[in-house]
Amino acid sequence: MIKFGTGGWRAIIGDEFTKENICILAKAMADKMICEQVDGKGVVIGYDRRFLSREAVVWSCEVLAAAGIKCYFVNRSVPTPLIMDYVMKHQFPYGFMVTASHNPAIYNGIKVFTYGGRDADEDQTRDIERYIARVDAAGIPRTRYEEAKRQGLVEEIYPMNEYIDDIMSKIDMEAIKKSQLKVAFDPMYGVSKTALSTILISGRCDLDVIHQEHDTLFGGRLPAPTADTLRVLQNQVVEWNYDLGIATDGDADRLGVIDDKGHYLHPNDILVLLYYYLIRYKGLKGPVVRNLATTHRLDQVAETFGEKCYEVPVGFKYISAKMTETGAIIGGESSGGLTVAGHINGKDGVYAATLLVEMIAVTGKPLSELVLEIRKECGEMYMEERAYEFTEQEKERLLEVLYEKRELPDLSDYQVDHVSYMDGCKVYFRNNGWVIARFSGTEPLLRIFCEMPEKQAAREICGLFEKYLGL
Ligand SMILES: O=P(O)(O)OC[C@H]1O[C@H](O)[C@H](O)[C@@H](O)[C@@H]1O
Repeated sequence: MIKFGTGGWRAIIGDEFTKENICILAKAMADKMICEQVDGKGVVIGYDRRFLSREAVVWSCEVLAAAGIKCYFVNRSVPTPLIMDYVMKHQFPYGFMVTASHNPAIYNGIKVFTYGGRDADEDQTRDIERYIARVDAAGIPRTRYEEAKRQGLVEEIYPMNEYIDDIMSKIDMEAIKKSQLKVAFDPMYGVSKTALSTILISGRCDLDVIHQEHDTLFGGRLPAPTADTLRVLQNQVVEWNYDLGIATDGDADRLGVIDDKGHYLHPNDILVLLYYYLIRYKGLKGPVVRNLATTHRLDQVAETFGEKCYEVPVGFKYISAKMTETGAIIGGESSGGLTVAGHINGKDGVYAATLLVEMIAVTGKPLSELVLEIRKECGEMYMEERAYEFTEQEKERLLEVLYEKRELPDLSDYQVDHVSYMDGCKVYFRNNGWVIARFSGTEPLLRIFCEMPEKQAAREICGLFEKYLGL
C-alpha cells in the first residue's frame, strides 16, 4: 500500500518500495495529470544516491511515457531542492524526486512537488492515493526506456549550473570571497557535494570535504545531520581550526552545523541565527514562520524587532504556504529545513548553508559569538527532544489517551495557558514554554519536545509525559 506522510511516500526497499508500487504510483500520477489536463507540459524527475533510486526513475519514465507524458529526467543524482527550483522556474505542474531523505538506508521513497515547486499538500496526496486505488496493477502499459527516449517522450537533462547560479545570485559572494573562510563539509554520502563545493570554492573558501563517496549505506549511519552523526565533522573542525563545519542530509534539503568552537548547532539555533542576521544585519523587515515543534526563541527575536512569528503544523508545505500568505522573510522547522523569501518554496540545505557562510563573512563574527549576541539581545530558552518507538498495540493506546480522551499528566507545578490539538497535543505555558507530544509522519516514532526558560524544567516535563504515557 502506498501512503503519503509528512514528506512524501517512504517505504522499506523490497517490502513496499517495489517496482510494482513505483509503477502504480507513476500510473496514478499519469491518470491524475491527464484528468487535470496538465499532461501536455510534462514532468521533471530526479533521484538521490540511494539503492534503486535511478532504476525507480527509469521505471516511472516508462509508465509516464506510455501514457504520452514527457519526462524531463535529471540523469545524475542531485539535491531535492534542485528539482523544486526547476519545477518552479520552468512552471511544471508536477515534479518527482526519488528519495527517502534522511531515513535509514533500507528506505527509499518518492516526493511529489506541485506547481511552484511546492511539496504536495494533504489534499493533493489524498487525491493521489485515490488515483492509486483505481490503478489496475496487472495492466499498466509501459514503453521501453530507450524507445521512449527515441520518441522524444524522455529527455535527459542536468540543470546543475542553473541551480548553482540561482543560489549564487541571491548570496553576497563578494563578501564570502573577501573573508577567506575555512570550511569543513560533510555531505553525508548524499547529493550536495557538487553544488555546495562549487559554490564554496567559487567563494574562495578553504574547503575540506569528508564522506563524499557514493555509499548507499551512508557509512552505516543515518544520513541526518544530528549531534550524534556529525562527530567526525566536529573533530575535524576542532583539530584543524575550521571556521565552521557544514553538513546536509541524504537529499540535501536539511542542514547541520558545527560552530568554530566545535559545538553542534541545533537546527533551531540555525533558524534563530539566520532570522536575526536578516533583520539585524541585512536590514530586512518581516515576520517568520515556524512549525509548532520549533523553538519559540524565534518569537523572541520577532518581538525584539517588532515583528510577528507565525505557527503552523509540521510539514514544509505549511511553512511555504504561510510564508506566501504573510510575506515572511524566513521559515523553517526544528527538523533542519529552512528557506528564505525569494528562493524556492521548500527547504534547501545548500542554500541555507551558503547563507550561513555569508552571515559569518558579512558580520565578520564567528558563529559562537553570534550565538551569544542573540542570547543577550533576545533571551534564551532550553529545549529537550525525545523520541519513542512503539508497537501497533501501544500506538492505539497512546492515540486513545492523547487524542480521544485528551488526558494529560499533572502539570500543576507549571502554569498552563492553553492546550492545542492542531498537530499532536501541544501545551502552552504562561512563561512562553511549551511541550508537544505528536506522532512523526515520517518514522514510526512518538516525539516529545519541550522548551522552557530553564533546562531542568524542560527535562522534568518530558519526564512527566514519559511516565504518564508509560513510554
Ligand atoms: O516529525 P515528522 O513528522 O517525522 O517530520 C519531520 C520532517 O520530515 C520531513 O523532512 C518533512 O519534509 C518536514 O517538513 C518535517 O519537519
